[in-house]
Amino acid sequence: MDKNNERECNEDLIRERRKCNFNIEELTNIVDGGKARTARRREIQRLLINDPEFLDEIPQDYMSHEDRYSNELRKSAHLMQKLADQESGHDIHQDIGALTGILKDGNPLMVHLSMFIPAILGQANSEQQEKWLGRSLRNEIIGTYAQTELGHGTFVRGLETRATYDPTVEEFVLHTPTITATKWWPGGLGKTCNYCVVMAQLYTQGRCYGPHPFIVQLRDEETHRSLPGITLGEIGPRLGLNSNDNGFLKFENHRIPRTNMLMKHSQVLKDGTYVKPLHNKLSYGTMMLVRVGIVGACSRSLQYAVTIATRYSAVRHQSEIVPGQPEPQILDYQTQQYKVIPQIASVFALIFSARSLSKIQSSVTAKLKDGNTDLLPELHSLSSGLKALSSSDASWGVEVCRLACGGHGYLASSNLPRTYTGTTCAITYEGENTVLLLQVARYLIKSYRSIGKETGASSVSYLADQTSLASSSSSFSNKALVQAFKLSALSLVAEAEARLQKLCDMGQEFYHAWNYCSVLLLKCAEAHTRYYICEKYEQTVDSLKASEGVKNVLQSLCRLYLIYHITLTHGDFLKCGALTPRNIAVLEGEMCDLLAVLRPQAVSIVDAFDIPDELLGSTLGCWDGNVYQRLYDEALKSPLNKTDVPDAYYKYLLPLMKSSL
Ligand SMILES: CCCCCCCCCC/C=C\CCCCCCCC(=O)SCCNC(=O)CCNC(=O)[C@H](O)C(C)(C)COP(=O)(O)OP(=O)(O)OC[C@H]1O[C@@H](n2cnc3c(N)ncnc32)[C@H](O)[C@@H]1OP(=O)(O)O
Ligand SMILES: Cc1cc2nc3c(=O)[nH]c(=O)nc-3n(C[C@H](O)[C@H](O)[C@H](O)COP(=O)(O)OP(=O)(O)OC[C@H]3O[C@@H](n4cnc5c(N)ncnc54)[C@H](O)[C@@H]3O)c2cc1C
Repeated sequence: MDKNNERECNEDLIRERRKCNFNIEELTNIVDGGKARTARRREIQRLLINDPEFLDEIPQDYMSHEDRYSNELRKSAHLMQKLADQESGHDIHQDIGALTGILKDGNPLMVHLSMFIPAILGQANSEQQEKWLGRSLRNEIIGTYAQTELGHGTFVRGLETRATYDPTVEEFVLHTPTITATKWWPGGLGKTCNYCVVMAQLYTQGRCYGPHPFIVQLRDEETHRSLPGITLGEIGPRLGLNSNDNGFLKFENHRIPRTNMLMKHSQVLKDGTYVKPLHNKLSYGTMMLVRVGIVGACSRSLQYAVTIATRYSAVRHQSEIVPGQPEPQILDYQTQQYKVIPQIASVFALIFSARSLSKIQSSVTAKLKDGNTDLLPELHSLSSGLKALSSSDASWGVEVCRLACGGHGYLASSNLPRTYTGTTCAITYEGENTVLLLQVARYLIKSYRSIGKETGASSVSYLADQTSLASSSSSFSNKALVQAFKLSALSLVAEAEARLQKLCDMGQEFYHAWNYCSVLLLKCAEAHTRYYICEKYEQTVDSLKASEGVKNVLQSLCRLYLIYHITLTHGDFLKCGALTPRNIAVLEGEMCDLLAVLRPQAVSIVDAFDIPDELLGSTLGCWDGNVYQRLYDEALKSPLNKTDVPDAYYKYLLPLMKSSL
């Protein structure tokens, strides 16, 4: 699509784009993280879009389960080949975002890229990396991360798969003792992978040392047949991501060499002696790494959904505002703006928090290299909280965008249903959100109770600022609103801690008291993480070196985000005195003003996300706004339209209709 050719474009969209009062390319660079990144992303996307191998012969929704898998595997393999052919030697993980949309319903190689390789990097010692890293990066071996079992996903300590060390032959014996110990869910495990990292309970010298990672060959490298002692398969259709061949796996006393235990952090020596790690949760490192990546992935899903909903809302006309006047664009309804524009604001909140989290992760990783694990709990808490809020915000945001598109949003060809199923899975995988938020709460209560002790953990340092509990501000600057978030989080933590203490004082065991307070604890964790997101949003926009136009747009989006979230949880702000009922009413009024200010810029802001039509894959969201023709053309692709009268008519309907004669 030639974006300079207005003749092919819907007139509403032309008018919307003429209202733009900021530099779109500059905003695109901010979204990508710099000019060079924009250029790189575009180069990759061009490479993919111009390659006919990525086209589907028929829409995936009309394919069988096997054909879907086979078709996506074909494209995934081609994608890996293509990226490997690139001479720049770039880090593929830096560019993972550029690939969004090229594969339509899950990528059978995704867990190889996002977990198997990172597990080798993070858990294997140098000799082991020498053996497996190069081969996995060159895709000579394809792996997955097999942790979850039928009986346990959340409670990693409850895993039942055993790895028992046999010092006589220096081997581990992997065994699945019960049906509930069957590995269940790993992406690509069913049919694609020939290797995997298995999390199993380590037994040596008669003692259990808890879950540890082991690398295991699953299939013969020549025939791809599963090895003796290993039972493998696919778990069946899911809500979405149906090309991912999520699998099951059982071991029958399957032996692997001692050196297949990933030994960067803990070891089992030849005689069976266990050498413990610097920190006993280092074996959970792969999960933490991926949680960080998920925050960025969620922002991308939301960019897709909000691009579709905004463009469609500009093209679609319905009903009337002024009686008797022409039907307005639905984007002119304030309620429609309230659906769509806060989701645009949310995209930037997620982008900026993802970047901040990534920086923290790099510095914690650097410290870990020097044997310093002090900030691991801080990273665990932040990555858990942000993974949880980003996945639930993005999933809800995508669903709101679908609802904003009315009936057409329910059509597969809008690409909103698939965007939703591809996002909501992140609420569950890589640590179910409630469970992760309770981990954040645990950290908050612990930090609150150790006020005064210097831990170096900056995300919770505000908990020591008890004076702010007494002072509510009457100013409404963005900074003041962020302070209100801080006050609300602090006050919820103080309340939860007091409630826990009271129950314990009354004789309850701490863990019962914890369960009894867990709804409140969940709120604490959400409020704390929301405060973190708001603070990063405000600071990033405030310190941004940008043109006035771009800065104004981002300031308005940031303010909208702050006010929107205050109004969603206003009870918490009132309860702690951070804001008065009058303040809330004023802010609600201002939110509507902001919607009106941002409305004329909405199409241009989503244009700045710069998602090519071929990747957006939506009849409703295309750049030219030619929605109705596209909907009609897509409908014609239904196999039911191949004949006027389907066979099923003769088989079932005709007998029914004639049976009463
Ligand atoms: C160069 C390569 C870069 C590549 C990057 C790629 C990124 C790309 C992103 C792409 C995006 C999307 C693709 C994603 C595809 C993913 C598919 C899905 C894969 C999976 O789902 S894998 C399975 C995931 N499973 C889980 O997450 C299980 C969740 N459960 C847990 O994590 C744990 O069981 C727990 C809930 C944390 C509890 O653990 P445990 O019972 O052992 O601990 P306690 O509650 O008793 O707490 C004890 C103590 O330990 C602290 N702690 C717990 N975890 C950690 C940790 N990870 N780090 C540090 N500390 C931890 C806890 O806070 C307690 O501390 P305290 O005693 O209070 O001081
Ligand atoms: C699409 C998809 C892909 C996946 N890919 C992989 C993969 O590649 N590798 C892999 O190993 N796994 C994978 N998984 C599994 C995933 O990691 C688990 O499903 C997830 O960790 C949740 O665990 P669970 O299913 O046991 O849920 P459960 O823990 O049984 O959760 C059920 C309910 O119980 C609640 N609950 C559980 N424990 C607590 C608690 N302590 N406190 C309060 N409430 C609690 C939860 O909040 C939830 O409401 C995948 C899952 C999905 C959906």
